Amino acid sequence: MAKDVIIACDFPGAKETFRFLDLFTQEKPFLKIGMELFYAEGPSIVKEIKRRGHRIFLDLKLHDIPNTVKKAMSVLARLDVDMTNVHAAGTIEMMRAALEGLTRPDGTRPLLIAVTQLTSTSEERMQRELLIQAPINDTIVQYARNTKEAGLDGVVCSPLEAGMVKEACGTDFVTVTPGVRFADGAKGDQVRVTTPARAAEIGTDYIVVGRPITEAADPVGAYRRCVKEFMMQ
Ligand SMILES: O=C(O)c1cc(=O)[nH]c(=O)n1[C@@H]1O[C@H](COP(=O)(O)O)[C@@H](O)[C@H]1O
Repeated sequence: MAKDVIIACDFPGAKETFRFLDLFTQEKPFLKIGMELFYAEGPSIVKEIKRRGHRIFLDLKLHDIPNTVKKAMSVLARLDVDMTNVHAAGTIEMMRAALEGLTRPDGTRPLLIAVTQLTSTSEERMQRELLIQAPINDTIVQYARNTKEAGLDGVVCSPLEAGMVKEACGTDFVTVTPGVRFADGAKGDQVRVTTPARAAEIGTDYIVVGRPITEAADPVGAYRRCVKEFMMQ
């Protein structure tokens, strides 16, 4: 399984994105395009970033009735990204529909992963606001099992949960993990966080890092620090 750092390109538009990407003269980082950038620029931003030679995780977190998700995924399949996602809370039936929609006529498709519990969700809020009374880790493992049963490739969770997900679903089951902060960094709206080095020790496949890189005074230096901490473990 590939192990890599994915930069979350949470920018308002193409101009800011390319100003950021132009800083990287030596590396071609794996990039995540999320809702903000995709809603601002549409499919053209995916094509342009792909043309520059980056691998792309298109993070649109689909969550709707199975038929709608299937049709939307068949449109996203044409963008030829490397990875995309849905919410596991949409149920096994919805995830199966997503997989069907994403699979091209020749049988190929991007990696498809499912968000378990957002890394900004605390156990306390989940129980009090969403009335889910189970411990949050049990819900993450259950969502991961559902994701596997639906035939997807893996899940999004915090690196803190990657070990238990692998134990439940196997080492080949991919874990893509945001909620990463340097030991001396601000958490912001994230709740379930850890450092790149600890994420590597726990055994996650990919870490997703946004603001600690994009808002750093030296973004390339911050990216290299992440790669060093995560890949050198
Ligand atoms: O699916 C995601 O990528 C995602 C899931 C999740 O549970 N938590 C989470 O933070 N993300 C995304 O990962 C990125 C994290 O960014 P930073 O908090 O700036 O490092 C954001 O683009 C989020 O949309």
